[in-house]
Amino acid sequence: MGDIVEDQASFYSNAEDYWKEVAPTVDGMLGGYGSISSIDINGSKAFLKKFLGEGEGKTGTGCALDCGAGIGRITKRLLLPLFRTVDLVDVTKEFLDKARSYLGDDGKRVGNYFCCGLQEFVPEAGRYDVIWIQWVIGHLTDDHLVDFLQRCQKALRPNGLIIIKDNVSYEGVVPDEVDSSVCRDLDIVRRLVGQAGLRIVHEEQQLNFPKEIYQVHTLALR
Ligand SMILES: C[S@@+](CC[C@H](N)C(=O)[O-])C[C@H]1O[C@@H](n2cnc3c(N)ncnc32)[C@H](O)[C@@H]1O
Repeated sequence: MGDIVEDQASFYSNAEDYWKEVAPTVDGMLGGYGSISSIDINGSKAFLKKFLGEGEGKTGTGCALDCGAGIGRITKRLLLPLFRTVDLVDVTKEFLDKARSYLGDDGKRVGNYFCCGLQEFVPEAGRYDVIWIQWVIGHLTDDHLVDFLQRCQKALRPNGLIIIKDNVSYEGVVPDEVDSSVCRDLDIVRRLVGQAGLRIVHEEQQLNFPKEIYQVHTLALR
């Protein structure tokens, strides 16, 4: 990531410019792979349900945060059905504007729409049962990712969980010049999570995605 850190300002501004031009649709959120959204959501639901509930050590269902939420694809089909309140944060204002209509009636249970880059965002301490971070960590530098994860940890309620679901490369850091992001391998992601002082409590690979795309892994952290 050396070169990127040297030109951090354009790493972020190029990404912002890229996303501003993307259609505020499910297909836009998924780079043309809108058709995999249901498989993704169903996999996430099964993953998350392992942790939610009433008993000792279970994660509560009061409030979730959707990070890099876009138009709220995940909020609509995964988080609002499971949590009483959901907050969204994204750097692209146009997507959050779209979310207000896209989420429909259940959108009334959205607490906050935060228009902010995750590199600057400070989630409220002790507010969230689950912080969901999907397909966005590649837009943060290593240092910013570690710092953000540390702020997320402070923002958890007791038994809360941070979930990272993202593409992983076969080896090393693969830059994407088009959307100004990087794809890291799983060992690098695990190392950054460790640097943030977080423990991986569960990890799975998302199955049944098209063969030509990156492998997608889900990590539960606390
Ligand atoms: C691939 S889309 C994924 C959207 C959503 N997580 C989903 O899975 O449907 C990436 C999202 O990250 C947002 N994004 C890009 N850079 C960001 C940053 N630095 N901080 C917050 N959001 C960012 C984009 O605006 C876009 O909505």
